[in-house]
Amino acid sequence: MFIQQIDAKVTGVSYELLGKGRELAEKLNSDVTAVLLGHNVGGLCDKLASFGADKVVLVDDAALETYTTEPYTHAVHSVIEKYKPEIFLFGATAIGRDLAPRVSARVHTGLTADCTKLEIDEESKLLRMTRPAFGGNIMATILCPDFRPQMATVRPGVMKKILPIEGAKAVVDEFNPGFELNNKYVEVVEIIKKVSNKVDIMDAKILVSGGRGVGSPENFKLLKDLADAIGGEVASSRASVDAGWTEKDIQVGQTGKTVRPSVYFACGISGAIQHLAGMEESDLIIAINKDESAPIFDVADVGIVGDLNKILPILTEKIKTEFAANK
Ligand SMILES: Cc1cc2nc3c(=O)[nH]c(=O)nc-3n(C[C@H](O)[C@H](O)[C@H](O)COP(=O)(O)OP(=O)(O)OC[C@H]3O[C@@H](n4cnc5c(N)ncnc54)[C@H](O)[C@@H]3O)c2cc1C
Repeated sequence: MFIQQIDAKVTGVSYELLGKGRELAEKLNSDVTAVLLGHNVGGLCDKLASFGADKVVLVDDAALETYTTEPYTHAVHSVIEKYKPEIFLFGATAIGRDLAPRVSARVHTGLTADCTKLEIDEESKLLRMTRPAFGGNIMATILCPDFRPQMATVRPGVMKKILPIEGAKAVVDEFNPGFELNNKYVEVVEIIKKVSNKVDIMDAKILVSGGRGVGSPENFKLLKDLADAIGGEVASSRASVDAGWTEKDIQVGQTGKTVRPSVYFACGISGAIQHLAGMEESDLIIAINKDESAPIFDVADVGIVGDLNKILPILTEKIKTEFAANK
């Protein structure tokens, strides 16, 4: 699988792919190979082993210092030509979504994009690649029987990483595909980093998420107060994003982020299938909705029927009082 690193920091979804890779490899009696591209990134290999890689194919070259499509495509294509994997996975990140289709076209195989489930078919041993289709109303399972590798991009946050194996050491295979001028005809002149002090909702342990029922952007303060009191972050449904009340980077769901926090408060969210796709794996779901037949209650562990404008301030005060009493 392709290991995405930026500034020598491995992107979370790559660890998730390794975890899934372990499970698939065990079913196939095979090994998990991490393909790590970059410059001066060899120090990451043991960490990849600790998250499940049996072997790391390392392509270390100045041409791979920052991501550009052509040298990365050339490198991954060359690795596939040499090692001939049965299965090759990418994270469905901006980079994975750019890279995977090019690689699949070059090696002449299929690509199933944005998978939410991967499993081995017991009989045929083919990879069953499942992804939402037709606006998320059905789940489509796709097979690639005739071409190799079977290739997929996987949504971040969906697969589980394994608990790190202490002291794991990687078997590293350094590979040089050779870079020619026309492999790198794009030059990166400058990188401007977006600086944000916000926590990514995918990393938050507690999320207080709001939907159209919150009613206005100002009313999101009720959610922020609860999040601050409990040490969580604010998230939202797509309806809130579309209304311009919240930013796209906190949208949960099929076209937003997949989250798996310990606690997920769904406030004024109806529970559309596309929203559930992004949060139903949360450990504890607490729903507040004034409509007792809202579908969110079908997945909620705790349901509160009522007006969030009344319930949220009471809940926040109660939590503050409890925390203060237990200090
Ligand atoms: C291809 C596609 C992709 C999509 N991707 C996403 C996605 O990634 N994420 C996503 O969220 N949606 C997504 N959607 C949209 C999704 O189908 C729903 O339209 C959306 O999730 C609805 O958002 P909501 O629950 O906030 O709003 P609504 O469905 O309008 O629900 C609002 C809820 O608030 C309740 N309410 C109202 N007032 C109060 C109050 N005062 N107190 C308590 N409760 C109250 C209502 O009873 C209602 O249940 C997608 C749709 C499509 C077609």
